[in-house]
Amino acid sequence: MTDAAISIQGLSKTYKGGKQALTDVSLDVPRGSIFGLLGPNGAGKSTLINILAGLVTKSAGHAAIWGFDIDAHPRNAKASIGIVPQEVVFDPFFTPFEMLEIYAGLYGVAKGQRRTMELLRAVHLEDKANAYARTLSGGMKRRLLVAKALVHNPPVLVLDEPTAGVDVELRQQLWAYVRELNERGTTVILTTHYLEEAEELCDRIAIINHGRVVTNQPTRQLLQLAQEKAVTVTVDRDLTTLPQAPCFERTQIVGERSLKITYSKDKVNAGEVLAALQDAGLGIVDVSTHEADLEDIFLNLTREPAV
Ligand SMILES: Nc1ncnc2c1ncn2[C@@H]1O[C@H](COP(=O)(O)OP(=O)(O)OP(=O)(O)O)[C@@H](O)[C@H]1O
Repeated sequence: MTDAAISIQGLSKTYKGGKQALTDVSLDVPRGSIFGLLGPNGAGKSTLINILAGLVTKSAGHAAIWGFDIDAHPRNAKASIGIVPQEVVFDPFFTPFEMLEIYAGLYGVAKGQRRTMELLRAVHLEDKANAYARTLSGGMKRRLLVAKALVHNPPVLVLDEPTAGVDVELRQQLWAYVRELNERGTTVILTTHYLEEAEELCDRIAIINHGRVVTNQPTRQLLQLAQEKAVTVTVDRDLTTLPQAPCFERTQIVGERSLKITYSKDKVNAGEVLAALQDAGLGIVDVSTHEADLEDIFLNLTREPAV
């Protein structure tokens, strides 16, 4: 038994019809963290979240939420997680107040323990408590979904693509609230396509692609990969072998007379890389440099074709 907020081991899912959406996924979400689950469209993020939510049945593997195995203790597992879904769907004739009360009731939260007004205040909807849901703006509806996911005070909150179609101001408000919740002890899992978003908020990032985990590491460590810089050099002769030097991290022939050399910008600079090339006997005709950013790392890690 781990003390992770969420512990997933060997999780696989094959849908009816044969689509394998997850293959042998194992990962732990540390308690108290803001954990980013990243991946391109169709990577398997929603499948993973839906298995945790009890909406999709897994084909193999184990998962536990707050220490409760989802098979052995499904009620406790469900009570430990709140999910803010991608889709905004509401009954338009309920007010935000009524909606939160109904959900609290469904989760078995006793009347005296409900925090309906507190939650509405937290998501800046107290003045809309008694308005029909259909009169709320898109942003307000999204904030109401966050409140709805929190009615049973779960230790783990999952935000599934929370900022799709959300404007900058609302996004900042949402993030401020997510940070506040996290500081008060809630573990947060955020699924997104956007590295920038994950980079800003998450202390750890896992990337999945074609249903497999391709990386899972602290954000700081992942960002270090962005320390890589590349220089593309055109030289004065045809290249038959790759030149070597200790300061080259990787070398790749990209044309008859051009080479791409990747180096770590915290160890050497472009001048030293070019000097090493000249030492190897190559005359330099042209040079261009390229800075790797997180988007490149993401592409590199997710470029593997499906198997
Ligand atoms: N009910 C289903 N039946 C069959 N295949 C499905 C079903 N749900 C999802 N899939 C397939 O499983 C794969 C993973 O889908 P999933 O929705 O988990 O990806 P995702 O990472 O959440 O994508 P997105 O970011 O677009 O929401 C996709 O190829 C998808 O088409």
